[in-house]
Amino acid sequence: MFLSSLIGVFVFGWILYRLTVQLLNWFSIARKISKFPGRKGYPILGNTLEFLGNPEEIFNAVRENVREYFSIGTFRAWLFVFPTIWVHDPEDIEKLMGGVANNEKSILYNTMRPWLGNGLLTSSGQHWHSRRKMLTSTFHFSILQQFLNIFNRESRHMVEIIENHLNEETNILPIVSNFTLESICETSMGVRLSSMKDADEYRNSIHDMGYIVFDRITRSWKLAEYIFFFTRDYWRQKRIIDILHNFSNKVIEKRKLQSERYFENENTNTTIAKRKQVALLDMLLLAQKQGEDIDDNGIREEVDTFMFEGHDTTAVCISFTLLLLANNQKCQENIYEEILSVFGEDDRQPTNNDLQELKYMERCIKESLRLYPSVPLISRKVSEDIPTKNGYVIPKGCSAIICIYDMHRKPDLYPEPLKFDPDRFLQENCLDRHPYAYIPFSAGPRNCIGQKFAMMEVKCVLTEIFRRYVIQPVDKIEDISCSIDMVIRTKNPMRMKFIRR
Ligand code: HEM
Repeated sequence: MFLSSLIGVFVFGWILYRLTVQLLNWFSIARKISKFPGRKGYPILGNTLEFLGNPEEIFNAVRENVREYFSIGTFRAWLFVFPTIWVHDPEDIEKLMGGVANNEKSILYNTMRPWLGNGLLTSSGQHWHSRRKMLTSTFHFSILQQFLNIFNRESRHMVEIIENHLNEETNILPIVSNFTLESICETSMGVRLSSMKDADEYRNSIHDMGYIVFDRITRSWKLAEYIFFFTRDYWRQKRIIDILHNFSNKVIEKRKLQSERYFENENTNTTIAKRKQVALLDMLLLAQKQGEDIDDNGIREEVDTFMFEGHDTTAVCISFTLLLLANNQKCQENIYEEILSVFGEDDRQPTNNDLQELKYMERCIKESLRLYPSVPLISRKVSEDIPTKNGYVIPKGCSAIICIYDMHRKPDLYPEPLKFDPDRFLQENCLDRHPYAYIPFSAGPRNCIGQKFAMMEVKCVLTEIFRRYVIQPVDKIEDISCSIDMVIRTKNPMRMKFIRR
């Protein structure tokens, strides 16, 4: 009896101690971030109400906030009780992301953990480091080379769909999204989504999960797990995640059985290389077989992470590039000329060497990602005090939000920022630019592991489109209103007309 009371007192005391430490820490951060400029918030809710509304209103609210503090480079906002500093100056961003010190993701990424677990996007510390090392080899050039067949086949399939919409107003995003989802599913898991009977349920669940994640970030009281637990979305999320995990588990099990046969040979590397169609999943299974620190759960986390990071990001990049080129006929013609110079009249599918030569096209993609970076905001947990260029100190313990979209439109970094000008990315024009002034794929050690993959995929699809069609605009680019969920979007459908050359 005495012993159990003693344990009870000890446990209670320990909890009280932890709560006090956390509270004192919170007050200390609150005091420090109050020195930053920022709009006045409400008690407890902070600035949350400013970021409520439909996705277009939220997008605009963020813009208004950032513009107000453009010249300072940073400002503070309270998302419910969570302190955040928003950063849009390349020097400050470099301090944040240049090394490994702040490579832990902020509380906003907790919303993705139920689905992605401790996958590459959401993990931190040593776990992230060893996974990153392992996964970097799965994105090796020779593996990407194999994916080219898939990109080429799916690009051809996509233009067959466009053929059914010639000369009419076409909303491009759903067509492109299908293309990128098919491509990422086959390259990461080795299966054709369209051939699976539960494909629609899986596709819809990815979409629904994105909605819940975004909703939790904007209604930031739902970031607190103990509040989210009492919402309807918590239970909805549980059902969605069951569907997503069951799908990946099923595919992984099937692939594992097939792979056993390939692994029988001692020299598994050679066997993998000889395999007709390699998937990122095969590389992870091989790593597991070779004793790397990854179990079945870890493999699923990474496959889910590729599915999440690798389809919407690329789909909006392709769609915005088409929209911008529809509005810039001269650039479109330059791309066509370049395609002719590489392929002539030949309709053959691009090789990697061909893609390397499409340098003007690459500049157009880069300029499109400057104006419409697929991921307009990213975030980090700050692990050490960071002095900013303008004399403030971002305190350890708060979340930093990196405003990629707004930085890419700063006139001091990009004169006439709204003008679509691919030549900004000519080598000679990049020399004087700060290395952190252009970061559509993030930057530093935690940059996007899939950027070469993405560039290859985008170039394949643009080649197939522009060698066949001229794209005419339906809406002027200046009339397009953006909105946001997990990626940047447009308020209205992204309409354009495809005319056969
Ligand atoms: C145009 C296409 C893409 C863009 C603009 C893009 C952008 C980004 C950005 C901004 C990040 C940093 C995210 C953060 O810190 O929160 C990121 C990370 C990541 N991306 Fe991409 N991405 C693209 C395509 C892809 C593709 C195709 C894949 C996979 C095949 C991929 C896989 C990843 C992964 C796994 C991470 C996490 C890396 C880490 O934390 O170590 N991305 N991407």
